[in-house]
Amino acid sequence: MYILRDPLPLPIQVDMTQRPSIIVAPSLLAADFSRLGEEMASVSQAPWLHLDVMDGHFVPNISFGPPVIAALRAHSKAKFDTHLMIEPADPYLEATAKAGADHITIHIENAPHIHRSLQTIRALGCKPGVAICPGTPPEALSEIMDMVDIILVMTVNPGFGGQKFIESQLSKISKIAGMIRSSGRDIVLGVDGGIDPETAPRVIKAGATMLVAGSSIFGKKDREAAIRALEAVRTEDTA
Ligand SMILES: O=C(CO)[C@H](O)[C@H](O)COP(=O)(O)O
Repeated sequence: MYILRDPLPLPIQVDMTQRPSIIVAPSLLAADFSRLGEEMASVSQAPWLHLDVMDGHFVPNISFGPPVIAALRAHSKAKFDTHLMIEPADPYLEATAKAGADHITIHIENAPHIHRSLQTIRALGCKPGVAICPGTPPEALSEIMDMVDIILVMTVNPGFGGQKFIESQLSKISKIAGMIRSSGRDIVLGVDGGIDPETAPRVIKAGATMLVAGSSIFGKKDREAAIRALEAVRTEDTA
């Protein structure tokens, strides 16, 4: 026989009018590569650091890979939010995890066995994420909603920093936010590309909860202020 010693916990009251706090992830792609350590330190207040791995094949640019991530790992407390824009990605999942990634995001467009790839990422001890390019419909995500912790909507065509935000992605963000609500899962909805204090209120209003920002942070002298400005975005400013 069980004796109930403590009162039953009351259901947690969630204020649905309050928006979730916004995670800002500075993208190191926009940093000065000749001073990566100092550049990373200049954004140390941000909880996540976005690391773009590019191969010159899946995307038309080459950036850095696991050796650079490993070199940076000991100098930052931020969650390393790794975005693999490489094809194939599977052979590099283990090296990316071992280099110190906390999250590994792969692309839905180049993962023929994405179910297995996401399982592998979780088995490696990382949070699995999926990125979706501007030309891919949101429905492509429907079969993996139970497997991902992060969805990253590309609001530019991946490959380069400093591009113009693609407006048509706003409705996709809203649709994916709805899919996340229906899933009942705690999935971070990130946006990546052309995010600045002008576009941020609109993506947040559409449902984004994480902002990857390169140029609008590293392009500023005062990075702390640039991060604060994004964190403090008010969606009413979109009216
Ligand atoms: O993934 C990326 C490009 O493929 C970058 O993270 C993204 O473009 C951020 O740069 P910016 O804020 O300058 O647009």
